[in-house]
Amino acid sequence: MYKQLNLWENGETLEPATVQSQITPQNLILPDGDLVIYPNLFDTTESDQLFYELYNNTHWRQDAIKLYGKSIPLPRLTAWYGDRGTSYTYSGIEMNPEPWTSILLQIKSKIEPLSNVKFNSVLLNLYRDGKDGVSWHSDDEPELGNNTVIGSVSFGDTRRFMFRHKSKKYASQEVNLTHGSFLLMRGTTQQFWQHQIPKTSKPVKPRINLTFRVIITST
Ligand SMILES: O=C(O)CCC(=O)C(=O)O
Ligand SMILES: [Fe+2]
Repeated sequence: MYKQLNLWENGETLEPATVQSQITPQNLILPDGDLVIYPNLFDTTESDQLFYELYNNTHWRQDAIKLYGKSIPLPRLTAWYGDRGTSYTYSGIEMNPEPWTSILLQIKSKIEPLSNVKFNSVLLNLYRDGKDGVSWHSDDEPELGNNTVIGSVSFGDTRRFMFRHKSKKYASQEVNLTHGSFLLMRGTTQQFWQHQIPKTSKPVKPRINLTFRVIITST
């Protein structure tokens, strides 16, 4: 039902040729959306190292949502880091960020020049195997404001990232998010589109995803 993306066009870059393959963006032409992907922003060696560090040193937590009075564990582990004062309510769970670590700041500094924003928080997800996933949603919580920018970095096994337009059903698409990839979602993407990482019965190894966000703070 979902076709693999084939609508990429190469973007332009001003970087030296040596690093060009890593930072050449592929823009996705989508109605009412603005998605850009850098398939290999982090090379394999760097990605292996970052995966290992994040897997072992993140304060992963098992959160649960309340549904009809029952507590249901999320099918993934999560963690929240960021500037002080950027608390965030996610699926009814209030998250208070832990302070930035050097590794998170290292990743953040690599994606910020490509994103044209300063991110002040990051939500990490650990998909332990194919039974973990995230169901259809938009990242449109009020703390993010309109036209929010979300910078999504992936390490570990490849998973399918699917997105569907809220009313233009024919426009559904999907892309594989690979080890070391960077996906930038901006403009009206969250207003008009939903996304998910489906569970899979295929054997998959763990995957870590980091969604860097700009939380609007009152101070
Ligand atoms: O794991 C991913 O690529 C997506 C995660 C996500 O959509 C979220 O945390 O809001
Ligand atoms: Fe999301």
